[in-house]
Amino acid sequence: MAKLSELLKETTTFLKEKGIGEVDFGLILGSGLGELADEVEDAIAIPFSEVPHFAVSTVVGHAGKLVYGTLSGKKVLAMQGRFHYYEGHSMQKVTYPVRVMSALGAHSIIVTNAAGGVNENFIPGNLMLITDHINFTGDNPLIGENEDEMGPRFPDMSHAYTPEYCEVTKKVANAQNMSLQEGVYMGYSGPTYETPAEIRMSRVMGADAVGMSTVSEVIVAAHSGMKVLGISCITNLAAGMQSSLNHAEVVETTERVKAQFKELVKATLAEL
Ligand SMILES: O=P(O)(O)O[C@@H]1C[C@H](O)[C@@H](CO)O1
Ligand code: HPA
Repeated sequence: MAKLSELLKETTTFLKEKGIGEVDFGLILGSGLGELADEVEDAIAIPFSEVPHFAVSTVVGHAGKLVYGTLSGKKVLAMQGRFHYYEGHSMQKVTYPVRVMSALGAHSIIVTNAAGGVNENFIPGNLMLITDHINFTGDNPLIGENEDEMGPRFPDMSHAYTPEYCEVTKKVANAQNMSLQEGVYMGYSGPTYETPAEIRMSRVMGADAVGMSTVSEVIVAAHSGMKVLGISCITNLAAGMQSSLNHAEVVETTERVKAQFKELVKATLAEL
């Protein structure tokens, strides 16, 4: 099997030929949240399907494009949509874009997602600053041989969600009179939504929100030495807390709060 560093060389050479230069921040835009990439200035957009060694995104609300350019004065490489483990991709494939962002020079990523609210104080439409996560997917993208030039064998996850970035985001939300919840994101594999019993367990375990992405991306970001800001859009109450769950509601809620979400990310990015 080809080494990760060799695959990355092919991908970054392709992207540089397309005009992609230095990157400061990688952005991963979750279900229904991809519109932020439409605000990138001097944009170069490339469908995932054209990028060597990228998977293809199959989920409604995920446009499946890489967008490079300037946002809030920073050079960004945004993923309009992401890959999920439940689509049948390996964790390594799901997180490959984070490796690419790092290889292009990104020192930080901003990850966003749609998530179900477990915390009883949350309501659909809330934005939640992710302060920590629980990897409940049953897998880990770092399983396998460690390429030491990519990062350490045993990465420290004590401060995976960069505390200074959390502070800046809270200050920005406050200055804009925007309500911002905070809490722990618990990542399941999906694609089933959780059962009510799993949600009761998640609450006891310390989760404030549940979702089907993000944890593997953040593990690879930590492995690569990147700083991380994570924001969830609470699109629904978790299983057992409302009558039923569906993806149409998830996308509808992101539609309703996208203006506020975009404002928070742009204003925070300007301060990072
Ligand atoms: O990509 P994210 O985590 O934003 O999307 C969530 C998880 C599933 O893909 C989908 C379920 O409705 O939304
Ligand atoms: N569970 C898992 N993933 C989700 C949810 C949920 O309730 N809502 C949006 N993504």
